[in-house]
Amino acid sequence: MSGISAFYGGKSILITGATGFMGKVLMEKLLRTSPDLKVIYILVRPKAGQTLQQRIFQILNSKLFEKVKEVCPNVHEKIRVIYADLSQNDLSISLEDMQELLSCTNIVFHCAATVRFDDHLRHAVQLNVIATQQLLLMANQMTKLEAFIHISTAFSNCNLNHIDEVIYPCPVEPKKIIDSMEWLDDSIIEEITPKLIGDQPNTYTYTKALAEMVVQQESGNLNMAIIRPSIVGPTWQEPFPGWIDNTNGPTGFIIAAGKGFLRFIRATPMAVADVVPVDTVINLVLAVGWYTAVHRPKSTLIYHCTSGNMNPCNWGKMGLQILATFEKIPFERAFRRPHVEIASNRFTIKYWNAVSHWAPAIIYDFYLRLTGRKPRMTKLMNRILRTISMLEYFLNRSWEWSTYNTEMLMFKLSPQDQKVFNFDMRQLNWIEYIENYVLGVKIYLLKEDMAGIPEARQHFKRLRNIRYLFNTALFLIVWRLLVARSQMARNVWFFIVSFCYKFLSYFRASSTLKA
Ligand SMILES: CCCCCCCCCCCCCCCCCCCCCCCC(=O)SCCNC(=O)CCNC(=O)[C@H](O)C(C)(C)COP(=O)(O)OP(=O)(O)OC[C@H]1O[C@@H](n2cnc3c(N)ncnc32)[C@H](O)[C@@H]1OP(=O)(O)O
Ligand SMILES: NC(=O)C1=CN([C@@H]2O[C@H](COP(=O)(O)OP(=O)(O)OC[C@H]3O[C@@H](n4cnc5c(N)ncnc54)[C@H](OP(=O)(O)O)[C@@H]3O)[C@@H](O)[C@H]2O)C=CC1
Repeated sequence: MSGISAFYGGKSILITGATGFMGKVLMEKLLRTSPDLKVIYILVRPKAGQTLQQRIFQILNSKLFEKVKEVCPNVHEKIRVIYADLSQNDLSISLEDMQELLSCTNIVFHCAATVRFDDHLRHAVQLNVIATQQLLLMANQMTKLEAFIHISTAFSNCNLNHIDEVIYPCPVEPKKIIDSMEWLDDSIIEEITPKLIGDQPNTYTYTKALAEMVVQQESGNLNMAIIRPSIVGPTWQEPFPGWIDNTNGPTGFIIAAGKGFLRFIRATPMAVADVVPVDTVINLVLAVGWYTAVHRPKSTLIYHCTSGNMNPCNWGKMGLQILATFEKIPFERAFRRPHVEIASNRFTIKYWNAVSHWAPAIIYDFYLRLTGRKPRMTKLMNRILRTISMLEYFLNRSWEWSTYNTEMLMFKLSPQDQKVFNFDMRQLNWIEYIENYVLGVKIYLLKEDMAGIPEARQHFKRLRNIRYLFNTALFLIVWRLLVARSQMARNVWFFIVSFCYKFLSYFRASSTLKA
């Protein structure tokens, strides 16, 4: 058995954010590789009209957990769901549950966060900073705690170009920010947010940076580690390739491009696309949990989980590979045939926005209205363009993350652990990964069946014919208008017509002679 798997055996593990993208993969891998662990406590809130139990039942019965059930049939008994709302100051954990957590927990993995870029600063501070502070307070009272692993982001210092595995101080102390949130009202917070976040692009990266400072200041004697993944993509290998469950990062773009809504983006083709598969991140998380608990480093170590320095891919290459994959694996009921250009010039961007994004959306909505249906395309286009504007910052810059600690840890693992908990990004084949990414988006997010691919191809052909027809009609209309208004256009038109006539007459004459 692998050393890391054995380490988690018999342990009581607390996970926050277990219902999220990374949390699910973390639970799955833990249960599959250490089925003899004692219990996983998960802090969950009710959501979308579902009780806590219903939410967890749905997760454990999903395809992601199919393999787990083969090695751990009693998976439901291993999970202890605890009601908690991390947006409340006391986390809303009952006294009884709190007692159990404080006396039993061995390892904490803190994944919960708001990852929205446009969140109100108050909410982002509450969830990403204050909840982290509260959990640290709890952790300091946990009698059996061996390690506390905090999940941050590689972009918490994205105002810098080169980022080391250290905590960088924030201009304003987290305590001051937390205090000010108590007495400032929402509108004032909104007004001062740009000043507070300074050269950070959004409230998400800003509050994740504040949370790291909180970890540094309030970790006391805890065995702590921070993991900073870059852009987390679908699974590479485990439990199966291509699994994904949200539209964050590049995923929303892939949907919008594959369905033909997105026609161009403002991006730097050579900028590094620092994507890391979620299973790789989780392997590192579990290896760090083991290392922190067993080797007890003297200080809080930070681990970068990135791909750029070891096995770089750039947005240009990634974009082309995504487009090539759409030919093999088309999405169903596309609005237009997928085709995306990269633009950088301001004028070109304005022109393409009008011609390729807004015009088709307006025309289509007009058609929907004419046929008595509710228009929806301009609304969708608005949302897509808003999302693009929020994410463009990351498409036009490159960062360098040093990975000394991550590489050091790789060497500390036994050969077996290196296989079971592989986080070596050098082994990733980008072409294969991107193909599985698109396939995963189609199957797990869009819920499209592979059997529908021939029909999707037919639909692409129809779209191509519609485009030819539309372009020809447009050309003829413009030309007709020109001929009506300009002598020069008329001359050119007569020249072309007489040329064609002579050409045809010549062929008719020569074929009559031959006969
Ligand atoms: C020659 C070259 C050719 C080029 C070809 C190009 C091919 C195209 C692919 C190119 C890929 C390039 C993509 C690059 C993207 C770079 C991203 C970098 C991100 C770095 C992040 C740092 C990593 C982290 O630390 S944290 C995790 C990241 N967090 C996020 O990504 C969150 C970002 N999102 C948000 O903050 C919000 O979603 C926001 C503000 C952008 C939009 O909010 P809004 O309120 O408008 O929508 P939502 O409430 O979020 O969603 C409502 C609803 O719509 C669905 N949806 C959202 N976006 C899309 C979409 N683009 N397409 C389809 N559907 C979308 C969403 O799922 C919701 O659906 P529900 O059913 O209601 O749940
Ligand atoms: N995805 C990415 O690209 C990256 C993510 N990260 C970091 O990884 C971590 C996990 O991210 P990811 O899994 O993608 O994010 P998700 O948005 O998928 O998951 C967030 C989790 O936090 C929970 N949560 C949010 N608010 C509350 C609340 N008030 N009370 C209790 N739980 C709450 C969510 O619960 P619920 O299901 O109830 O909403 C969910 O389980 C985060 O810390 C993020 O910053 C870092 C780099 C990149």
